[in-house]
Amino acid sequence: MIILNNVSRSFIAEHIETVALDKLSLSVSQGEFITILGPSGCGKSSLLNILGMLDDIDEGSFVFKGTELASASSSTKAQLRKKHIGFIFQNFNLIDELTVEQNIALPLHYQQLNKAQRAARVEEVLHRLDIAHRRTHLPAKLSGGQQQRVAIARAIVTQPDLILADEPTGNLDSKNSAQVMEILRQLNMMGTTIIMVTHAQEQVQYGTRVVRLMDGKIQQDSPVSAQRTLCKQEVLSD
Ligand SMILES: Nc1ncnc2c1ncn2[C@@H]1O[C@H](COP(=O)(O)OP(=O)(O)OP(=O)(O)O)[C@@H](O)[C@H]1O
Repeated sequence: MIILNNVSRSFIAEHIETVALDKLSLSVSQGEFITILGPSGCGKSSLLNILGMLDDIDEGSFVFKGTELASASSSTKAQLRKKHIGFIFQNFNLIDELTVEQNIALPLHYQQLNKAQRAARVEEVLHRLDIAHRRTHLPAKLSGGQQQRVAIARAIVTQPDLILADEPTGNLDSKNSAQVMEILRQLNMMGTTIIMVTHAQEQVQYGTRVVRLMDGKIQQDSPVSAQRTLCKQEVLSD
């Protein structure tokens, strides 16, 4: 699905160059759930931004589903992004003035679906994430855990192949964090590829593979035991 080969990305600020990614190579197959760990500043967000086609590489090769992106146009990247990728952020990034269902419906405006198809998709994820009873609420009226469930609903309403999650539990308490991680695990079990950045070492157990970055390079890349021995939890209760 993804092949990064010798990818580098640097930033220059106040005449000082920072190498965020240093000749990094990484292949990701459909169906993996990769947890990316590493100390602050090691390049985790830079990597996720590149994978999400929100930023460009300086050097190397990035092939996404057979398309080389190093030389692709912005519109090609935008099309691939809208079709294949869902994003989940630490701060939820919901639009304050829109209701739960309006927030969830937003990405569908860029898809070729009619009104009835859009409504059906929104309905399906509202129920799947157990937020149907909050459909007319504004984000400010929701708890952090509920807001993140709305954000996940918005990320999956387009039925993406890949979810990129940047510290999705960074603003949640332990109960809501466990709910969100269980939702991600279930999405992965149903075939969605997930790449997640986290500071929470214990979340590695939800994934299939762990990648540890250090100074813009991969320091560790190892599978997580096939037996993901999580207890089944009541994950979607309020
Ligand atoms: N837009 C930018 N301009 C200048 N420097 C940047 C920019 N983005 C990232 N960097 C630098 O690149 C390096 C990697 O940053 P990145 O945000 O990818 O790290 P990170 O591992 O996600 O950190 P954290 O865990 O603190 O979020 C850091 O030294 C950072 O200061």
